Amino acid sequence: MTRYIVIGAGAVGATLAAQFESAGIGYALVGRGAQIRHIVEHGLTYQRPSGTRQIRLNAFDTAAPPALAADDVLLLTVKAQDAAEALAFWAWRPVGDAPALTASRLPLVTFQNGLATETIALRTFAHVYGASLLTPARFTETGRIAVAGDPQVGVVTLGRFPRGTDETAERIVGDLARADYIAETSADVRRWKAAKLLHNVRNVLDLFDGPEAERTAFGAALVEEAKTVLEAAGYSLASPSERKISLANWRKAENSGIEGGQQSTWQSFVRGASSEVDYLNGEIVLLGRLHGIPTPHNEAAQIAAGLATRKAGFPALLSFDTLRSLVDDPATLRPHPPAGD
Ligand SMILES: NC(=O)C1=CN([C@@H]2O[C@H](COP(=O)(O)OP(=O)(O)OC[C@H]3O[C@@H](n4cnc5c(N)ncnc54)[C@H](OP(=O)(O)O)[C@@H]3O)[C@@H](O)[C@H]2O)C=CC1
Ligand SMILES: CC(C)(CO)C(=O)C(=O)O
Repeated sequence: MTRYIVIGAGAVGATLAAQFESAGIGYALVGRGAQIRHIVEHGLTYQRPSGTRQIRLNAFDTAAPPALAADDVLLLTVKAQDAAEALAFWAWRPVGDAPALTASRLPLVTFQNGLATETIALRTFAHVYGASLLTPARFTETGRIAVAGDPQVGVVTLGRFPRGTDETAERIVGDLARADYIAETSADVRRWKAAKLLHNVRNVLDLFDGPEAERTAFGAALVEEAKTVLEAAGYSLASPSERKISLANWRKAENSGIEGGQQSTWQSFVRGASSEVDYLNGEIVLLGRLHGIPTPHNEAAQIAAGLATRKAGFPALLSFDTLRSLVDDPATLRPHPPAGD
């Protein structure tokens, strides 16, 4: 029987573990630091629109991980900036008693926002499945996760990377559905990940305070640049109308532990954890540089967020003026020559 090894005990990983626990699906949650120590000792405080429960989870500290078995599937739920380190930790761990079987031969599912993790994973893992995940999940307090997806936890689109689907993908999607996710396979998951990035380039705006009109205009500029470079890079973006499953009855519940403006990027800043912005807006900047397309708004957002990570704590939202002055500063942001020039 499949057992899911969930790597990372934050908003996405602890939620998966709690859902597997409730659905009777085999899993082991492997995390680090104060969060996993708390979960091991006290369980997880798990807030859903239907109520808050204290759940005991099958949890392990990365310092003493569970032994792997041939039927295991790895679910990577660390942030993109932590993926390389986590993958290196797991790739060459032995599986069962087989002399040459290592974790790198087990299926690995990458839940990260952005486009970078799958390529990093494919260097060591032979069977990489990309997952595009929509879920309003919040982790800002040790030992507590709130998930506002209602009635299901979230929406997962999953397929082999770089393309295709297979029985393993179907099996994982089936288990996710049993665990109360709306889940479907896609033979071209990169298109879903690229389309989701159009949303996630706006996550950074949760760090800034300013007039709504300014936020809307800046957000539109971030998305426009993202569309331009993704198309230049050859991505055709998936459209919601391509879904095989309906999201008509799925929503983010009100008053369920997550306010507007508290998406995953904001959560990391509030926790004082490292920032994923280099893999969201930074992905757009990278593609712009590769294809000779200026991306001043994404670059400004990346710089402002990068500077904020250097300060201790995140006591207050940043000012939009910082962003505007960075966009207008020709010394910081110069158009890049087309690739090959
Ligand atoms: N939160 C959300 O609502 C959504 C998030 N996503 C995406 O899902 C991914 C995961 O995000 P999210 O769950 O919010 O992130 P979190 O920061 O909440 O959780 C990640 C956890 O992984 C831990 N971690 C980091 N490296 C390792 C490692 N090597 N071994 C074990 N644990 C490790 C982190 O520890 P530490 O505390 O020390 O940093 C943290 O506890 C991101 O790419 C995000 O963009 C997608 C959709 C929604
Ligand atoms: C789905 C969404 C937008 C949830 O807030 C997300 O991807 C994030 O928080 O990064």
